[in-house]
Amino acid sequence: MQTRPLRIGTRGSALALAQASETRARLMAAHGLPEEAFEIEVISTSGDRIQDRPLSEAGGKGLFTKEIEEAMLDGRIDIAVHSSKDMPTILPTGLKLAVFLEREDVRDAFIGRDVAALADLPRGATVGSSSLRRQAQIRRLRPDLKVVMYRGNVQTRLRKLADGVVDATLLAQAGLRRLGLEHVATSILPETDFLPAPGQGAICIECREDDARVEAMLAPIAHRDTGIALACERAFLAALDGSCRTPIAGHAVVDGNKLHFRGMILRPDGSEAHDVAGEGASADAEAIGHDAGMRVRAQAGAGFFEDWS
Ligand SMILES: NCc1[nH]cc(CCC(=O)O)c1CC(=O)O
Repeated sequence: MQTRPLRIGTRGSALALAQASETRARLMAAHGLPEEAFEIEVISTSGDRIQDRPLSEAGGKGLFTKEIEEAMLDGRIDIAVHSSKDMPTILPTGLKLAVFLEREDVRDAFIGRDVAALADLPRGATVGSSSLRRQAQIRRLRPDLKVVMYRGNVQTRLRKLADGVVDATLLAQAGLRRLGLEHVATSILPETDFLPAPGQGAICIECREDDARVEAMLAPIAHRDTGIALACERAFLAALDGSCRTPIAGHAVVDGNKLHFRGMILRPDGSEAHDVAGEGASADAEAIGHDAGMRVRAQAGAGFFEDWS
């Protein structure tokens, strides 16, 4: 049935390549196809080239997807594999998120050099993170710590930690697992105390809106509950405008036909946080997320978004 290889676009980081390989393996298994039926195409993005400033200042999430999406619109690749967490809520015209793969661990991992857990860090210890959400959550829980910017790929961050540049860092346990590095976590932050980013741990696949052949190929590897949870979490983000300067956390859990959602927005300095919960039928996932976003927005008040952006 297949005439030419399906071209899979991805960034070149170790994590991105692991996710592209996992997608290929799932497609091979679902369709009984050999590896030659797929081509993994590595595409460098603007986000990969910015190392000197916070991404939220350089233009945010779209930086990691622009060149890959252009390749898809030009027909140079057929699908793109992404971390859902890094995807903007609005996609370029002509593209869509077709499927979400079964979610990995949604939680954040704590990696301490001398201590195992966040609570054990001595006063004034330094924690490195480049995520606005994690920075704000750490400051909220431990206002005494020093939180510093921390960029680079996972290997670079682990080396800087070993070298004493920071005393601890936080990374998604899902990413560590996909890299075979889950053992580096010295503890795991329960998602109830340390709410993850919307989309964390879930791989998504983007394709052209009018590409029925590709969509039919992707359908068997879609994970229903992950797709439902992500519809809710992404609607929450969208209701908050997806401003990449607002620390936003959110997590939906699907339990059969029911869905439970929790969300939170914080001030970057951790001095203020607003949380929200929602539940209802899985079929209403998007409305539950949107409604939670509108409620937490109202709760925080307009000043919350204007004071520091
Ligand atoms: N922003 C980078 C990014 N995008 C996705 C992951 C991890 C994997 C995932 O959440 O699916 C990471 C690294 C991290 O947060 O530690």
